[in-house]
Formats: sequence, C-alpha cells, structure tokens
Amino acid sequence: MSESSITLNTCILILKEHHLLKSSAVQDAVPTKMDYISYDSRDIKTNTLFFCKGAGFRPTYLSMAKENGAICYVAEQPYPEGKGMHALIVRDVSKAMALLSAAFFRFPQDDLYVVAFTGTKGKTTSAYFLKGMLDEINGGRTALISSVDDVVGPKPEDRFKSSLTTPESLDLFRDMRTAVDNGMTHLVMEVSSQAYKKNRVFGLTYDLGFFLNITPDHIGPNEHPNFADYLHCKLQLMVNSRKCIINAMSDHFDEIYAAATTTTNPDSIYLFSSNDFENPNLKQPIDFRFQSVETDMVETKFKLFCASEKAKKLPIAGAYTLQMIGDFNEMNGTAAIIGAGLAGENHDQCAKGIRHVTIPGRMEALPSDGHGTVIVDYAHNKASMMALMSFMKKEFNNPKIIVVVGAPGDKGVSRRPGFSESLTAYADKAFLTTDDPGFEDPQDIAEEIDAGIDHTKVDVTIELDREKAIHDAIAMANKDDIVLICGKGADPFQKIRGVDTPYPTDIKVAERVINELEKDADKEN
Ligand SMILES: CC(=O)N[C@H]1[C@@H](OP(=O)(O)OP(=O)(O)OC[C@H]2O[C@@H](n3ccc(=O)[nH]c3=O)[C@H](O)[C@@H]2O)O[C@H](CO)[C@@H](O)[C@@H]1O[C@H](C)C(=O)N[C@@H](C)C(=O)N[C@H](CCC(=O)O)C(=O)O
Ligand SMILES: Nc1ncnc2c1ncn2[C@@H]1O[C@H](COP(=O)(O)OP(=O)(O)OP(=O)(O)O)[C@@H](O)[C@H]1O
Repeated sequence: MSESSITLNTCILILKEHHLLKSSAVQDAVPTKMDYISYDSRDIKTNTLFFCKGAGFRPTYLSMAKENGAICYVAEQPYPEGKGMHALIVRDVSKAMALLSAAFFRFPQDDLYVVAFTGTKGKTTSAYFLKGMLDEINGGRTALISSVDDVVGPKPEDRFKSSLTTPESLDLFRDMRTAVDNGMTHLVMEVSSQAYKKNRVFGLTYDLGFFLNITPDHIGPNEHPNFADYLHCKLQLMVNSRKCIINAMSDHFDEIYAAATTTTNPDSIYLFSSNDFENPNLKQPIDFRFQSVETDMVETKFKLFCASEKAKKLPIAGAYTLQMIGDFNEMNGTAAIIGAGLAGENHDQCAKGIRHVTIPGRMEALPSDGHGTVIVDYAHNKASMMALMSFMKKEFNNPKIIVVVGAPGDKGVSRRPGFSESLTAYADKAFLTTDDPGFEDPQDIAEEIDAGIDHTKVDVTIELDREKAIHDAIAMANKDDIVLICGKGADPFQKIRGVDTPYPTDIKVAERVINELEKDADKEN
C-alpha cells in the first residue's frame, strides 16, 4: 500500500468542521505528523494516531500504545495514561475515527465506484452477483466487502475471509485504499445495520445504494434494542446513496422511499418487484419487474422487464440464468443486474457475468444416490428458513423435507421462535443441533426451539453432535426427499465458549456422509 499520513492540524480542522472536537492538548516537543493509525494497542508503529474506542477499552491499552510509539490519542475523555501525547477529546470517537481514517487513507472512495447493499436477507448473494457482472467489464477489478470474503485486489492473495459483514471504519478505509492501489475500479459492499449503529460507514456516500428487504432480526442485547432502531439504522443507507434502488415488495416500503427522497431526487430512485406484484396504494411506478421461467436443482431461469421510461434507458431487459437456485435469488439477481446496468453494462454482459456466480455455503446442492438431494444453505432466521422451505415445497412437488438446524448462543435469541414457526410450517422432520452455542448450553437452545414446534406436524430429534445429525438426516432420506442443512453455510468452526473450534464445514461433512452411504449401498448390492 502507498504511504499515508496525516498532520495534527488536519485532524483538528476535520474534527472542528464536523463539530466533534471538545478540546485538544498539543505537546510542543512531540512530532505532529502521524504515519500510522490504529485502534488496537497490539498494532502500533512509530508516530501512530491511536483511537480509544469501544465498550471493552481499558486505559492500560493507551499506556501500551504510548510505549510502543503512539504520539496522539483520540478519545471521548482525557486519560492520565496519555500524558505527554497530543490529545484530541471528541464528542463521538467512532465518528471521529471514520472521518480521520478516510482522510488518513486519502479518501479512497473518490477513486472507486461504490455500490452498497442492505437488507435483512440477500446482501451477500446480491453483492457476489454484482461483482460477477462488474468483473466482466473491468477485467476482474471489483473489490468486495462481504460477510464471506473481502477482496482488495485482482490476485488470489488479495482475497481473505472477513470477520464482520461491514468492517470497522479504519479497516474499511484502509482496505479501500489497498484496493485503489491495486488498481480496483469498483467496490461492492454489504452494509449491515450495525455498521450504521457503530458509525463504521459514517461520512461515506455510495454511488448506488440498494434496499433489499427488512424483517425483524438482530434485535437483542448486543445488537439493536428494538425493530425501530434496526429499521432506522438500515434506512441510513438510502440517505447516503446518490442513486437508490428499492425492492417495492419490502415491508416498510413507504419509510424506505421517504428516507431515499430526503437526499435523492425521485428521478434517481428505482423500484423493482416481481411481475405479479400489485399494490394499489403504491404511488410510484415500478421500474423493473422480474418473472420466474423455470428452476431445477441446477439452475434458475427468469426474465427481467424494463417497465418505466426511466428503466428503458438501461439495456438490461431479457432472459437470465443463475447457477444459484431458489426463487429468492431471482430477486437478488434482479437487484444486482439493475446495479450492473446503472454502472454501464448491457444485457449480454450482465447475463454472462451472473451466469456462473456461486457463493460458498449458499444453496450448495449435492445429489446423492438414493438419499435425495442435500442442500447446504446459510438460512438462519425465520424469513430465510421460510423462503428456503417454501421454495422447495413449491418447486419440487411437495417433497418430504428433512432439516438440520440449530440456533446460535448469546445472540439473536429472538430468532428461536422463528425457527420453531418455520419448521412447523414446512418441515416433516427436524434434527435440532449445535450452531455456535457460545456460552450457552446447546441442549437448552435446542429444547427452546423444540418447545415451540407443533409435534403433530414435525417429528423432532435433538442431536447435538452436528456431524451425526447430518449423517442421520441424510441416511434416513429417500430418493425424492430434500435434506436442508441450515445456518452455518461455509463456516469452518463452531464458536464455543469464546473459542473458534475447528469444524470441517457442512459441505465436507455432507460429502463424506454421502460417500460412505453410497459405499455401504455398493457393498450390499
Ligand atoms: C458491538 C460491536 O459493534 N462490537 C464491535 C466493536 O467492539 P468494541 O468497539 O466494543 O471493541 P471491543 O472489542 O470491546 O474492544 C475495545 C477496544 O480495545 C482495543 N484493544 C483490545 C485489546 C487490547 O489488548 N488492546 C486494545 O487496544 C480493541 O482494539 C478495541 O478498539 O469493534 C470490534 C472491532 O474493533 C468488533 O470486533 C466488535 O464486533 C463484535 C465482535 C460483533 O460481532 N459485532 C456484530 C454484532 C456485528 O457487528 N455484526 C454485523 C452483522 C449484522 C448483520 O448481519 O446485519 C457486522 O457488520 O458484522
Ligand atoms: N432475498 C431473500 N429473501 C429471503 N431469503 C433469502 C434471500 N436471499 C437469500 N436468502 C436466504 O438467506 C440466506 C442468506 O443469504 P445472504 O447471505 O445472501 O444474506 P445476507 O443478507 O448476507 O445475510 P446475513 O446478514 O445473515 O449474512 C441464504 O442462504 C438464503 O437461505
């Protein structure tokens, strides 16, 4: 990455401009040019600008940072441990960190076409679809910030596993700078509601912002206090986007549209929906509509129509094929195609780019000899479980549905009744198992889900050994059955008591089980 730095004076000016600076203490004997920036005392270099932030911050981290070379700290209160350093005392350290990080890394967003997706479901999928299409026109120079992988350059070593859906502001602007230095021209990113709550994207404006959908989720002690707060955070994406693209079928559409119009002219707001969607109360015309054509276990075909004059200016109408199955992926695909169209692509480029996109742990289908079709998917809340199972029931002639699922511990407790409800609605057999139990007892979590299931409709087995649950589910399936292994996607670990305990991944376990069962069957024949 090219050299970056920032002066104390620039920091003060930026903080004053945004009314964030409460007070400052400047040390005459200390250099005023900062060559490194960090919020972690374990990652400090000579002349570092250090941020004291977060619920878990301890003043000893500041002492450690000073010893290791930090010369200036930014905090919401003065600390004696920072004596001898420049001190910038601010009203909100997370906002200060976002603004100063953008400046430190020389506003990399100005050199990228930035597209952001928010929504309760479909962010990762849409982001991958759009990257696939943009890569067609820019020669693989689309950076990606997602909850699966982050990509900051065209080489394989520029791709790494992400730890948050939307990174801390400092990490985000650093990754953007690396991407620009590596020649990337576009950035596709997922923006979580937490990103707005924690000011990780404060001050960032997107060329395109997508609102996919919203249903209750992420409400709990470490996330949002209530749905209103969750919605409010997600709406910020519309306020901060130059062009807004909205799923007209989403709950809370009026609030989403209103948020978009606060900063965007209706000419630059695009709506999309399925072909059969009608809402007599909708005042705005739908610009794009999609229609299912055909889906099987290998691919999904749909058509996209440009319905309004504004939409007809984009040459993207026509037939599309996805390798990702599931009718909900037609919606995700439509959103991404509109994004590619607004970035200058035509139908053929879009169709070619989206055709082969797959995403680790999302709708990965494994055929088996005699044990039905096994699907590994990331569905892990009521909306996605409903979408997944209703699709299977509808498209595959009401098959028997066997589900392996668990709920994580320590977070998303409100999701558990959603699992009970969706399993009751569509599953025939459920194996309740372990999924990142954290500091909770997985048996208690499974029993909580089980207590809400109607046992006259669903037969339930609690099997906490996830590998055995997957084995038993596949072993009992007959050839026309569907086995859904939900919630962990491509995660290679189980989060247990604060430790990421290695786990082979659901796909690897399922492949091994299918092989073993097929070998056993061969022996018997
Ligand atoms: C609630 C929340 O946003 N927490 C995030 C936040 O934590 P924090 O600011 O409170 O920091 P902390 O971990 O308490 O540590 C305090 C500070 O001390 C520093 N430190 C710590 C140890 C040390 O020796 N020295 C030191 O300086 C740390 O670097 C940190 O700056 O900053 C940390 C990075 O600095 C994040 O890892 C952490 O995410 C937590 C773990 C998390 O999982 N958040 C979830 C809820 C989240 O954000 N999820 C959304 C997805 C939701 C969706 O799907 O919609 C996401 O965008 O990923
Ligand atoms: N548009 C959609 N509507 C409902 N369910 C969906 C939709 N798109 C995907 N899903 C389901 O949700 C799962 C997660 O999809 P994806 O990773 O794209 O969403 P996400 O918004 O990134 O989710 P998360 O915030 O949980 O990481 C998929 O595996 C699928 O089961």
